[in-house]
Amino acid sequence: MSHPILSPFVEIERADWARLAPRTPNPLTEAEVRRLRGLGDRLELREVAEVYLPLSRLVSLYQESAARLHRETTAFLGAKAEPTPFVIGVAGSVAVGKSTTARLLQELLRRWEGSPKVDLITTDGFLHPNRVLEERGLMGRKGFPESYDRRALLGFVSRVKSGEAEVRAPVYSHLTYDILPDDEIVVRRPDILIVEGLNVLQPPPSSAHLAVSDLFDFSIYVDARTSAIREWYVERFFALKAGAFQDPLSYFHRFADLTDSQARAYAQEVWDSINGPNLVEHIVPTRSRADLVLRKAEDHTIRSVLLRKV
Ligand SMILES: Nc1ncnc2c1ncn2[C@@H]1O[C@H](COP(=O)(O)OP(=O)(O)O)[C@@H](O)[C@H]1O
Ligand SMILES: CC(C)(COP(=O)(O)O)[C@@H](O)C(=O)NCCC(=O)O
Repeated sequence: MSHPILSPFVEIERADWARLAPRTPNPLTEAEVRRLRGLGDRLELREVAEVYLPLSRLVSLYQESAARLHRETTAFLGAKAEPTPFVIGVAGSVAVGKSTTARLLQELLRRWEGSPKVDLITTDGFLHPNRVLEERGLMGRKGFPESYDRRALLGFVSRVKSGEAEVRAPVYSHLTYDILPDDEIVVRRPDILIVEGLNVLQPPPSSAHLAVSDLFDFSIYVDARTSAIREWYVERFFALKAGAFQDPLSYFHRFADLTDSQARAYAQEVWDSINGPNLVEHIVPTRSRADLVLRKAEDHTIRSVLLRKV
């Protein structure tokens, strides 16, 4: 007799999750929510109150518990407790809305007791520069695990986690479609570090190696049906065509004047040859490694929350 594989998660429907909303007033204004909302996302104040406030409360519970365990363990060992940053991973497909989730979480966590310092980095800064991707024949594989300098990303997060005073990360530009050679982000001993990117939940290449996910204290996977994400990607391409691509400095400026049907065909082609295969082959298989999954409906709202059984 075959046994069904047990899910590692309990699924909490949206209405039940919303009931967990702490009785604190929504700390964000309409204007702040608009600023945090990514292109194509339809984030509303109600979504913040019903989904993200309980989420940020849950994350801060995990953080308090990790800090307590750290303090008690170091006291047990007779060592001096140096607080270490709590590291949160946010994973999911291109165009699923990871950056909105990560920015919102950053703002909400900053507003919890003690006003923790919350920094956010995106893993696109650790993509190899186009020059290297071209040399390796990887320009059509941007976002696949091999397109990143995974060792540098792991080194960065390890150094932040070990409490280094200043740790620097490279910066990627969607405008130039490349790493900015003269730019960097400096992270200075945050209480919480959010690491957002497609591949942050990848397992290590072998059991002898570490992956960045080994350093996460909590991880979130933003999920939706692949067909819905493909449509969101195409819609966003249209919004970018009317906006960012109009800038003559944009790498995509040449697409600014495509007709609607040419633009749709081009966006679908990029999805079907790069982002779709990456989602199916590399990103979806990491979903079960997350501590929490936010499952979105076709209209971008969160339909349910899956929480790892503790
Ligand atoms: N070609 C582009 N030009 C300008 N901005 C872009 C471009 N592609 C994506 N972006 C922006 O980059 C951010 C990250 O996008 P993405 O990696 O697809 O993650 P997600 O949609 O899950 O946040 C989004 O805010 C998106 O609007
Ligand atoms: C820059 C990205 C790889 C995302 O990187 P992330 O920050 O998630 O590591 C992605 O948004 C991207 O540009 N993919 C290339 C294919 C495309 O243009 O959609």
